[in-house]
Amino acid sequence: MLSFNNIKKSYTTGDVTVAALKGVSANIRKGETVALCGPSGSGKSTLLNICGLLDDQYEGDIWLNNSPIPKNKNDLTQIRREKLGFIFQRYNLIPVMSVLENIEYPLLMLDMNKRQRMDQVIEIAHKVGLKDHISKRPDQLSGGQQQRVAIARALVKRPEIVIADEPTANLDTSTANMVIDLMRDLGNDMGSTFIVATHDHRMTDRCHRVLDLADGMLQEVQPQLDTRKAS
Ligand SMILES: Nc1ncnc2c1ncn2[C@@H]1O[C@H](COP(=O)(O)OP(=O)(O)OP(=O)(O)O)[C@@H](O)[C@H]1O
Repeated sequence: MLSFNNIKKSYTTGDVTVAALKGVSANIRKGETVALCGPSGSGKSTLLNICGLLDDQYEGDIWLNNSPIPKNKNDLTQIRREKLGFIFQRYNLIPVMSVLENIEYPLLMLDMNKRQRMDQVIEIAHKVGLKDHISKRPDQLSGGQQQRVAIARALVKRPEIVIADEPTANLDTSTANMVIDLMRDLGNDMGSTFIVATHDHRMTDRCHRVLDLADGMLQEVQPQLDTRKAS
């Protein structure tokens, strides 16, 4: 579904060049939840930005549903709007908008009328357990509720791929577990593929696959849960 092949990316500052990705490849199947792990500076954000079509300055190719992803900004923006959703560590909700308006926001860029937008907003608000909170502002919600709004906002357009950057880093354990289960259930339900940069074992334990980045190179490791089951 999403394949990336021999991706390389360097950053140059003055005379110093850092090779952030040194040729990474993977095939990610539809509906998989994939954790992207690795120590600080190993290249997670760099790879997430490339997979999220936020960066077109790299070597190698990306394929989505067997079609090559073009490397020009207009095409990338279009594909991103239609097919990708994003979840961030700090939720990134718009403080002056209600829950309903925050969730609706990505749909405003698509060709949909108000009625169609509201149908999808209400459906996803219901699925994430927020239908009684849709008129509230983000600052009237707990951290876990705010992350659920962010998940609803990422999923409302039924994206093929959801890119998440440390989505549980600010949450306590029980809220984090709830958020992880919600992401996984919604992913299964809607067939969305999740690529999640995380240091959080609560998250990697629940993912289908774990890809580990070290010094710009990628290797697949067994999820902790499978290892425990096997032992
Ligand atoms: N804009 C930039 N300019 C120069 N170097 C950069 C830039 N962005 C990242 N780097 C370097 O590229 C390497 C990979 O960085 P990246 O942010 O992708 O790592 P990361 O695994 O996401 O780290 P963290 O977990 O700390 O966010 C690091 O050595 C970093 O210093």
